[in-house]
Amino acid sequence: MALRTAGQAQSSDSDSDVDSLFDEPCTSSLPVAIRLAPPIPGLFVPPVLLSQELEDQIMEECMRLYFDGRDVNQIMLFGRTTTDLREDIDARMGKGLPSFLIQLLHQLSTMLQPWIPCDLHDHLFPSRDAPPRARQAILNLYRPGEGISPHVDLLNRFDDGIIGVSLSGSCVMSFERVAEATRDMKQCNDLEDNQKRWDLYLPERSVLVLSKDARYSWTHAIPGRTHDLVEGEDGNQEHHLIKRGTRLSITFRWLLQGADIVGGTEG
Ligand SMILES: O=C(O)CCC(=O)C(=O)O
Ligand SMILES: [Fe+2]
Repeated sequence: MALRTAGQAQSSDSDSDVDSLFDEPCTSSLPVAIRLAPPIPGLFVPPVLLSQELEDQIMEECMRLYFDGRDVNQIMLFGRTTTDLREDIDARMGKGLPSFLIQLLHQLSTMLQPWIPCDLHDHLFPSRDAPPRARQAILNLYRPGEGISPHVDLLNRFDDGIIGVSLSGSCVMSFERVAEATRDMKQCNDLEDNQKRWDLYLPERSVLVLSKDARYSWTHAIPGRTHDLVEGEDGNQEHHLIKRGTRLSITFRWLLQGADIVGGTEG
């Protein structure tokens, strides 16, 4: 996969997942990631997590079906929503996707409901009378040190409204305003809104949604490294150095009309 990059090797002499900043000397080059969603319009990161039980089940199935013993780090799966009234509720999530992803979509629908606007929720989880759509699920497996270069998901292939799920491990996702959007924002005097880069910590079992500006006017990336520096919880000033484990991300996107032909390079 073109975008995946290996980070600089960084040795660790600690076994714990969360280490005090003061035990680890090499942190000066790391940005301090925030824990709450930054004020990027259309970015939603609800302060709730997927269930441990579902995570365990998905990890077990994904490793067994796709990754164990294979030199593979990416799998693309496709489903199609259907309006056929004889079909059960699962078909509205994306018929053709494996059942553990359908289950995940059901849990996402419930979990996201209170945290995203209604029209976005209706777009991500269409009602029975909505026209059928093709949905892609992309599974990316990152080992410690690996990341993904800054990019905007392909404009001519994917629609607005992207869901990203982090399983088994955490990471930091960096958002940078794309150049044209930065020019447009020159008028804006609000210092916080004018910020061009945000580093956001994505814990295991967290979910994010990219829409509008967050999908089109900001790049997202995962810097390839073995540790992330993260602000303390509850406004605590002490930063934590968090060691990355193996992370599986699952990204759901709608294919644009006519783009539901498999092939080519992903973006
Ligand atoms: O792994 C992630 O969370 C991000 C994946 C991504 O940005 C992509 O596949 O386009
Ligand atoms: Fe992406």
